[in-house]
Amino acid sequence: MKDRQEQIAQVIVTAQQMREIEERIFAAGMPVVALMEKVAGLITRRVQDIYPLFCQQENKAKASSSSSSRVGILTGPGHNGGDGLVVARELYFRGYEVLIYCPFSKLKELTSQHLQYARSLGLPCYDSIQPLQDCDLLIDGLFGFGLEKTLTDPVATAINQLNEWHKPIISIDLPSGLHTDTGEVLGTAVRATHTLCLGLWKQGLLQDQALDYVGKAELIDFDIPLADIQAVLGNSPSIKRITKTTALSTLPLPRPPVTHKYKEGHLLLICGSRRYSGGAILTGLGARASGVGMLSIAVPESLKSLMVAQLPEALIIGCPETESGAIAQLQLPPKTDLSSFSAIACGPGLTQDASPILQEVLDSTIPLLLDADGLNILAEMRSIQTLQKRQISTVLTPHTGEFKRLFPDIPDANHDRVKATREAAAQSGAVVLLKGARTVIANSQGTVWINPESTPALARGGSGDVLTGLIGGLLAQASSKKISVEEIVATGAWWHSQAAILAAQERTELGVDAHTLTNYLIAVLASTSIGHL
Ligand SMILES: NC(=O)C1=CN([C@@H]2O[C@H](COP(=O)(O)OP(=O)(O)OC[C@H]3O[C@@H](n4cnc5c(N)ncnc54)[C@H](O)[C@@H]3O)[C@@H](O)[C@H]2O)[C@H](O)CC1
Ligand SMILES: [K+]
Repeated sequence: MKDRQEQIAQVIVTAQQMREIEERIFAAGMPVVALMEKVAGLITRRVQDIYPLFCQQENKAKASSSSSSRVGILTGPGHNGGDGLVVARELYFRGYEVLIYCPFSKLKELTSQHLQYARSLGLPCYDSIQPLQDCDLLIDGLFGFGLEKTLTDPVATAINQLNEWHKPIISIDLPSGLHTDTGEVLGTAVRATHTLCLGLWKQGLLQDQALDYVGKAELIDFDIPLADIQAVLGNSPSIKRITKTTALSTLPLPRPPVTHKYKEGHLLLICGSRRYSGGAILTGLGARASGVGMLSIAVPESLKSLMVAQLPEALIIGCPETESGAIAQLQLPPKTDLSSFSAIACGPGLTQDASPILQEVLDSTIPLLLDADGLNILAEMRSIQTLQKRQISTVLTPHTGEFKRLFPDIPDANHDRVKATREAAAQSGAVVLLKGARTVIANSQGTVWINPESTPALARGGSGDVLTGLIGGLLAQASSKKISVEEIVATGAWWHSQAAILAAQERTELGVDAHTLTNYLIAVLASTSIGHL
């Protein structure tokens, strides 16, 4: 069971893929009506778990804040509406008071039959939303993955009205109004408290622009045969949801009983300037947390003593600096050159005055991560195509602004972040990590990973520097451990956000400064099973 659960948890589908999977199930003989009954039965049980019946005759004090007795069912014209009506019927039989809102006259056959039966049971059905205003809970069965176009009135106005009520809303499959694949709001959308995603994770639920509407998302597994999923998606789905299992499985843990510091990777960080010395420290702390065996940090000479004090275990390399206090040239210790390291991470705090060093870094023959000013200098050099010539992995970790400067011809990365990141990876030949509330990673073969959980606590200066150091350290370890670069990048993104989530739980979302975050990187691992391997 665990294995199935894990496999399902990693899959992300588009509306078209979900349709094809469901068509295989029906073609194999599963009646549509039976599947709807099964699915809606699972939804009903979850609704009762989340919002147990508040029985009027019982002592009011017993009712928890999430108890409910009067439930409003928002019913659409398709099978999402059909799901909602089956839930309506079942909640009614379990003692809930149920009201139905359905502004549509033309319904799919199955949906129409369920509405007819609900009416025969005496459930009131309204074509205006007003009568549902004093419900304790709303269940959104307006639209699921069949939504095709922008919502219009009357349903659009009704959604805007019910959103103003700030009531608990459970959305079936997707919050109605969200584009299934991009998460874009098509006119308007239900602001759900919970989203019960049916069968497989819909891509739109994992997009930044959807997050204000999705609420707490969970998957309702309705036993889709793995064979049907593989038949439609192929053996390695092109879009994967990063899970704890996949992330932990790519960490360089456990370590072999016999090893030494040079076998655990040697990372060279190139970062910092007199103006941004903090970025160098945070990047170094992120790298330290990765467990990398050896850490060298090239900074302008004037930062050397500060860095030694902050990171005594690192080899600090003081480089000649420009007037403005940026690295003027890389001056490595005698008998070493860039190929002496197992990975390079370059960029945080550099300022663009350090631009002369970038070509040398790009010409290196080891895995390279570019972030922050490393990306801005690359954008200035207009040399995305030169990355294609690199024979070894390059990782780019832009936020949206840096992305736009690097890939000016890729349309608005906020609209479809998956498509934009995939396109950037194809153009550059690099592994591209586009930071966001749902960070997206893509490789040049078109495979995409989405990090499904994060926290707004990360929206502060320095978080990105920590990520650079962490992923740089993992890259340095990965090369000797035959772990794919993109998977180690996905793991770094997952690790970074999980540390922030734990920190926010313990210190609130205001309490996760970048330095604190570096302390939670190890804490969060220690709190998982792997920490005790
Ligand atoms: N396929 C199944 O048996 C199961 C599906 N599940 C649920 O059903 C929906 C998908 O059902 P579908 O009927 O394909 O689409 P929707 O319910 O999302 O309904 C959309 C419906 O409305 C029409 N429409 C599209 N856009 C608009 C618009 N802007 N304004 C008005 N009307 C619009 C369109 O023609 C469709 O007919 C899925 O999400 C699940 O909830 C079951 O759970 C499993 C079995
Ligand atoms: K819905």
